[in-house]
Parts: sequence; C-alpha cells; structure tokens
Amino acid sequence: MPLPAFMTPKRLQFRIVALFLGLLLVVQLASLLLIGNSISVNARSAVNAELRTAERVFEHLLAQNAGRLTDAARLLASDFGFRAAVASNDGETLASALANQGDRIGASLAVFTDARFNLKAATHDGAERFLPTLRQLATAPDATQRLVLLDGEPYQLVAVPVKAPLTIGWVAMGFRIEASLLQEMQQLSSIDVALLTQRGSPPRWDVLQSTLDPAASPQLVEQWLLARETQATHQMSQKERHATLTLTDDGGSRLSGHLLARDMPLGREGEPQTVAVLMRSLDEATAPYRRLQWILLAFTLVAIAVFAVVSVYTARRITTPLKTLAGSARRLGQGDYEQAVPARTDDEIGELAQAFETMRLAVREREGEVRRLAFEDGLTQLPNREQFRADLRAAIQHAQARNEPCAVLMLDLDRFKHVNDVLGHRFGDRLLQEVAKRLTQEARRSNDVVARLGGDEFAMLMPSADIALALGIAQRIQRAFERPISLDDHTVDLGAGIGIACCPAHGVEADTLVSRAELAMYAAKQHQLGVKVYDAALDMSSDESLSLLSELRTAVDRDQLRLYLQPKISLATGAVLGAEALVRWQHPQRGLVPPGKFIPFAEQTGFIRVLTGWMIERSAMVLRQMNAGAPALKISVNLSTRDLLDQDLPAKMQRLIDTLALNPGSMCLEITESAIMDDPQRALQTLERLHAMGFKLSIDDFGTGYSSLAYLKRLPVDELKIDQSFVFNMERDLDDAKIVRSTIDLAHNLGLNVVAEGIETAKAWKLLQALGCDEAQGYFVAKPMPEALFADWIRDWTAPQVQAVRLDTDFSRLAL
Ligand SMILES: Nc1nc2c(ncn2[C@@H]2O[C@@H]3COP(=O)(O)O[C@H]4[C@@H](O)[C@H](n5cnc6c(=O)[nH]c(N)nc65)O[C@@H]4COP(=O)(O)O[C@H]3[C@H]2O)c(=O)[nH]1
Repeated sequence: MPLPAFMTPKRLQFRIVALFLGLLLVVQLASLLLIGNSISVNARSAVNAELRTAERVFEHLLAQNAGRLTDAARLLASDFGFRAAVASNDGETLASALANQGDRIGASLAVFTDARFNLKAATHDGAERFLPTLRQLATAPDATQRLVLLDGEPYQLVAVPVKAPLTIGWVAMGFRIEASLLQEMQQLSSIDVALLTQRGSPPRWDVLQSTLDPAASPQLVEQWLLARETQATHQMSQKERHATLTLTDDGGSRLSGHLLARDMPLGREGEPQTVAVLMRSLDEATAPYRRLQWILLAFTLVAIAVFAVVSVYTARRITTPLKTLAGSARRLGQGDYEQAVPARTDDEIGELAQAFETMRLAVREREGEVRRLAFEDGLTQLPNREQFRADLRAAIQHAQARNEPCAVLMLDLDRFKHVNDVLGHRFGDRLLQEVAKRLTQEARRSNDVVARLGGDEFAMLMPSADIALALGIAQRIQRAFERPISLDDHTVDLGAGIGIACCPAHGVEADTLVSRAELAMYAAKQHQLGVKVYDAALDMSSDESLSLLSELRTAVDRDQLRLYLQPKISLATGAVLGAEALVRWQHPQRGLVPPGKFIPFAEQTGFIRVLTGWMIERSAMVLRQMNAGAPALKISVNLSTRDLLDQDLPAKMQRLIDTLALNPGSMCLEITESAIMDDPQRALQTLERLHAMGFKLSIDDFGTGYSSLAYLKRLPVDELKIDQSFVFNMERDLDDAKIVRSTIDLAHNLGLNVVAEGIETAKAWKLLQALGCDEAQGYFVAKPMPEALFADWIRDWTAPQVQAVRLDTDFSRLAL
C-alpha cells in the first residue's frame, strides 16, 4: 500500500511536516534541557544553602551542649563543698558530687583530676582514657570542648579548672552524642546527619551514628570516600566541599537516590578523625520541579500531536493546489489544452495557477495555428495530405461500421508544370486556387472532402459512394476541367487525369486506397483515359516499378547503366552510318533491365534528365573513340519530353561540346512526336537552339502522334523515323506499306532523311530499299549490342544480299 504523501520523504508535504515538527521538537527539547538543567542547578544551590544552615544548626546544638556542660562543670568547680573535698582528697564526696551534678544536666560522664591530671574521681570506669584528651583540652589555649571516642562511642567533652585560687584540679564533663541529637537535627532542618569516624588498624571509616538506616551505612561510607577522593583529586576548597552521593534502595533505606552531602569535621588534627556528614536528598528537593517537568513533557507531546495535525493540514493546503497545478501541467504536456487551470486562491499559488492558465490559452492558440498550418494547405486552404489521410481513416471506420462503401478520387493536372514554367509561379498559384474552387464546386455532397495533396495533385473523399457514383462524379469533374480557365489575360486549357479507388473493394486501409487511386490516376494519364478505376493488374507492374524507381536513383552513382548500340545502315549502299544509343540497366539482382521497365518512371520523376545527361556524355565518348581515323559515324540519342522542356538543356549540351570536344554534327537527338506535341511552342524553341548549335534532330516513332504536316514543316528536324509498328506490318498489310511509302515521300519532299526501324526480315529490307527509304535499323541488321562490341561488329559487317528475295506483286507495284 503506498504511504500517504506526508510520510514519503521526497514529497513536499513530508518536508513541511518534518520542518514544523522538527523545529518544535528542537525548541521543546532545548527548553526541557534548559529547564532540567536549571532545576538541577537551582535545587543544588538550594540544598547547599540548606546544608550550610544545617551545619550552623548542628554547630549550635553542639555549642549548646558544650555550654551546658561547661556551666555545670564550673558550678561544681566553684562549689565550696567540692573544693573542700578536693582539699581533703575525699574521693567519695568528689565522686558523689560529680555524679549529682552530672545527673542534673544529664551528662554521660563526669571526671575530676588533680592539677597534674591524675584521676581522682569519675562517674564511669575506665575514665583514665579521657585523661590525655583532658590534658590537651586543659592546656590548649582556645579549646573549650572536644569530641572524643570512648569505647567506640562519640563524646562531647569540656574541662574546667578548680581554683583555690591556684588550679588545684580539673573537672571534666561530657555528653555522649546520641542518635537522638542527630534525630533532633533531622527534625529541625530535614537534614540527615551521619557521624563518620576513622578507627581500627589499619584505620578505616565507620558510621558512628546516623539518621539513616544502619543498613545503608556501608554504601554511605563507600560513596562518601569516593566523593572525598574526587574532591582531593580536584583540590577543592573546604567551601566547595559538598558532594553528590548516590544511594541505592538495596537496604530499604528511607533515603535513597541522589544526595547532596556536606562534611563537617569535628575532631582535631592528629586525633582520630570524626566527621559529621550532613545530607539532603536532591531527588526530594527536585521532586516538585520534576513533576513540573513531566507536565511540561506531556504538554510537549500534546503540542507535537497538535502540531503534527496542523502541519499536515497546512502542508496539504499548500500541496493540494500544487498537485492540481502539476496535474494541469501534465495534461498540457500531453497536449490537452481544453481543461482550464483552476485558480482557487489569491496567494502566490493562485498567481502561479493564473500564469499557467494564461500559458494554456496561449499554447492552445498557437497549437491551433500550428495544427492549421500542419493540416491545411496554405495556398488553397484545403485540407492537406495529412488531414486527408486522417479524414479518410475516419471515413473508412465509419463506412465499415455501417457496412457502406466509400471512395477516393485522385486528380493530377495535365501540363501544369509547363504552365507554371511559362506563365510564372504566381500565375500557377492562382491557377491552383481556381482549380481548388472548381473542384469544391463539384463536390456537391455536404460530406465530400476536397484536399490538395501537393503540387498539382488533388484528392476527393466521397463517403458512402460506390464505384458507380464515384465514376459519375469523376466524369463530371472531367467535364468541368474541359472548360478552359481564364485568369488575367490568359486562357488556359487544363486537362486532368483522375484515378478512383473504393473501400472495401480496393482496400480498407487509408494509405492503400490513396496509393491505388494514385496508381489508377497515373494509368489514366499515361493512356490518356481521363478517368480510370483501380484494378489489380495496375498494381503488379507498379509494385515492381516502384521498387525499381527507388533503386534507379542510385544506378548512376553505382555505375549500373550501360550503353547499347544498334546499328543504322544505308539502304542504298549497305554501309554502316551510325547507331542508336539505347540504355540498359545492369541491375545486381534483376540482371539486365530493359528501358521499357524504368524509362516511363524516370520520366515521371524527372530522373530522366540525369539519365539523358549520362547517355549523351557516354555517347560522346564512344563517338570520339569510333571517329578517330574511321569514316565519321553518327550516334542517335533519345530525348524525352522532360528533357525537351528543360530550359537548361541547350546550355548543358554546349558544356558537353566544350568539355568533350564533341562534334555536334555527329550526334542526332531523337524526339518522339508526342514529346513535341506536349508543348509544341517550347519544344520548337529548344529544338531551334539545339539545331543552331549543330546537332542533328530526328522525329522518332513518326506516325503515332497527331502532328500536322504544316507544323512538321516548321520544325528544324533533319530526320524522320517511321514507327516500327508500320514497318512490322508492311510486308503483310498493304495499307501499312502505303503509309510507309507516303511517309517516305513526304519526308523527302520536306528534305528530310528517312529511317525505318524495326526491320526484322530481308523482305522488309528489300521493300524499304525499293521504296527509297534512306536508312535501316532493326534486328535483321543487328540487335542492340554493348558499346564495346560495336567496333568488332562493324568490322565483320557485310551488307545483306537480297536480290533473291521476292516481293508480292502489289508490293512491287507500290515501289514503282
Ligand atoms: N521487336 C523489334 N524491336 C526492335 C527492332 N529494332 C529495334 N528495336 C527496338 O526498338 C526500340 C527502338 O528504340 P525507340 O523507338 O527509341 O524506343 C526506345 C526509347 O523510346 C526508350 N529508350 C531506350 N533508351 C533510351 C534512352 O537512353 N533515353 C530515352 N529517353 N529513352 C530511351 O526505350 C524504348 C525501347 O528501347 P529498346 O527496348 O532498346 O528497344 C529499341 C530497340 O531494341 C526490331 O527489329 N524488332
């Protein structure tokens, strides 16, 4: 399960929440630490103060005791009876006086010694042990009282001289320091007291009396010694001598935990050391504050919880609009510009949202413009190829869903390029606009779509139209295009080739339908059919042609074109006059490809210009080799319509003359009749320029076109080639033979040389000879051969002997 955003470290929500809580935690922890520390410092100094006070109280208690002892001892020392007993050395009286006075003040011990500190009377046995202390006490100038140990018990001792008037003895009195004194102290000041002394051999510290449980004594000693060591190590002064002791609860002691302790040395130096240790529980002292701390901690936890909720809420308030913005940005990125970017607040995020919205509107507008430019033809405002394909795809889907047909119509203008070249591009553009208008008018059904696919190619999508309907519309368009278009001062006669493909009969894919309609259109143009409906036979030849076409572009660079030569022979003398240059394509996989397979497509794509250039150059080189020394031979090269319309052709030919030192008179350029008739005016211009440069010109395939004799007369041609279809048939068909004869006569009348191509038999040779034809070309002489073989062929050539060939009577008569 995915974590919520505020728990995912990389999310902004998490960072905001973490920042809030982190800051709060730091502040709270710092204050808790600070408070904890100051509680501890304050508690220590308060406890210290208490301990100092307690020290004074304990001193006071001891001083009070000492005062009572001193008063009682003084009273006894000044008592007459007592002094008399001293004088009389009455031990019994002395002992009873000591006991009486001692009892009166509750002293634990009363002793009398003479001036030399010899024991004279005492209330206790073994009082001799006090005597050294008594002597010190009596002789010390400042001492009034002293703490001594007797049988391991602590005693507070005072000594007072008995004077008469000289010192005749000493009265000493002492209290045993009882636990009650310490209890009293504890009750007075809440301070615990323990009396520690050093005794035994080796000397070690013991607890003499204590307000603590006896069980805690060993721990107390241990901790206290540890603290003393620390103090000694740190060379702390007496003033600073308070230490922290830690007592565990093991012994069931009333006081446990941390204690602050203060030493109060009671003995004198050199004597067994006795120390009163005053103690106060630090834990007790800080307990009220600790409670406060717990409350504070609880408050902190509650505050953190509240902060967590508030910060999650705040983070959401910040990040939710950001998420909405991110969603909007994603949609914009995906190209959805329709949904507005919501701006719900007036803050910075609201401003950002507004900026996004402005951007969305601007991008949508530009996107619309870009789409318009991408899917609309700028010149005619018709849908372009892309849009047409999309519309077609939608129409096919729609048609299939309803089980209906739909049709595509392709239209390509005739001679548009020529019009464009002659009358200029601006005129061409206006002409295309006019064509678009005319087509749109013909698309009478509301859902017909007219598009311009590029150049002079238009298309029409006809939803729900079957082949018959599409054919009807196409014929109507065809008729509409028969009306000349008048623009400015020009009237242009534009024809069009129209191809039709229908869904589902000819395909259910948009691209297939378009390419099949295009194929039908090319066929319509090629065979001048006007309108052609696609059929599968077109495809088979087209598939091959299309792949050939793409490979053809590289054929020149890869040196795959070959020049073949077919001899041309003088029918009168049998001598070799020259040859026709014919191209072959040495394809790496397909072998030798004949020109009929690729020349039509080379013409359609304009590649023919490259090919013609290659042929002319190659022929010029062959001519140079052949004509070195030998009688001048002529080579004929084919020019296509495109070559003829190429304004640069004469200049290119001039460059060849210059670079290859070509004699233009030895090259004949063959132009088909139909190429000339495509644009007679321009053809005439080009031919005149070529003729002026010295090239021979020949009209190829004569008889297949419709050129008028009057027009032929104006052309600067030198030769006329009778189309081979007439030559093939002339032996059998008298009519064809008559056409050949009249063509020969006509050509001779116009001063033209006549060539017959397609001579396959000796009979045809003889008949043409008889009809006065000048030159012969055909398989009867030789098939086209690689250029390299031509020289050998000429050497081996002998004119055919046709005397024995007999012509039918009708044909013989024709020759007369
Ligand atoms: N059945 C038969 N055929 C004969 C006979 N004598 C010649 N032919 C063939 O007739 C065609 C004559 O060339 P074309 O009319 O210019 O017709 C040419 C020409 O229009 C075109 N072509 C060939 N080479 C070129 C070229 O370099 N440039 C251009 N533009 N077109 C070319 O291709 C066409 C076909 O050329 P090819 O296949 O080489 O076919 C050649 C030739 O082999 C014969 O006795 N019997």
